[in-house]
Amino acid sequence: MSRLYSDIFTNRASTGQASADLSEAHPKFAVNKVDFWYPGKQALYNISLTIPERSVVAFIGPSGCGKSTLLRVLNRMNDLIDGTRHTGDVNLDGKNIFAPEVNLVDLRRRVGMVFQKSNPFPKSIYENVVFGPRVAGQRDRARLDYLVERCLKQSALWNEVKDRLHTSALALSGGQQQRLCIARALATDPEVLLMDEPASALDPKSTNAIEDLIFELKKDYTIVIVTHNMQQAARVSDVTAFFFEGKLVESGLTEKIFTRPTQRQTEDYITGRFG
Ligand SMILES: Nc1ncnc2c1ncn2[C@@H]1O[C@H](COP(=O)(O)OP(=O)(O)OP(=O)(O)O)[C@@H](O)[C@H]1O
Repeated sequence: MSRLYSDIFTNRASTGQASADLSEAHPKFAVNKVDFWYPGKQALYNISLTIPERSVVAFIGPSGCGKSTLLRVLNRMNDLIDGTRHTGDVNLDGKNIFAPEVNLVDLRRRVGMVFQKSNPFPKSIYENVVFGPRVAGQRDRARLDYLVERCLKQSALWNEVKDRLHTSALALSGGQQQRLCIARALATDPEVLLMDEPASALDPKSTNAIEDLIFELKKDYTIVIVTHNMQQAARVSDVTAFFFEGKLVESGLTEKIFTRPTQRQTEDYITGRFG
């Protein structure tokens, strides 16, 4: 089994992209004994997991195992669905995100989200990037210009679009639209980026660009990515968490999970024997 992924880890080591030592890392998120229910259906069972600051954590597992649900717990997006409930705690920088005093707008500013299907607004590239800051009341043109340049550079899109900032975002390619959505998410100065299969609708070249970008972004941000692509999880993440039927089967450093998992279910999944 190790041969399937060992090339990826050898390559990461030789290009300086091996997983960071996270033993001393600050726990950005600490998920503690979380159960979660949709109306009439329990989707998560007793999940405990730490997400180290400035790392990339991959959630993997077969369809319906609860990956996206847990992702949406982290910025309370599930609150938008009627009749959901949970038990357990989720701490962000040591503070419970379910505490009554938590401001949801602020939580979602700190914990931004990028979706599977890129969803730019039918506006110009510029207006897409400044959307969040404008809603938050930012009117200073020079500040908005600065944000557009900074975020498009961070999302590795600047060179491709700098001469057409005021043209429609919908004219961009799928891969460019996804990088624009990342730029839009960065414009509100988040601390964490949640990415739900951000490259699953993209061709290999655009997927590559997103993976390189994730690697760059983790220098400044904490990233949680849901992916069905095992090789992608092995390429980009530091920590991998494997879920099955709403339970966390195993989590740990990505290289260990992919080369020496402790659970049979994990091994079966990453070697393609099920799922
Ligand atoms: N809005 C919802 N209402 C009711 N049940 C839901 C809702 N969203 C998800 N579920 C159920 O919760 C369980 C977990 O779904 P979730 O989307 O978190 O899984 P997933 O691992 O992300 O799946 P996939 O890989 O297919 O995206 C599934 O059984 C799903 O049917």
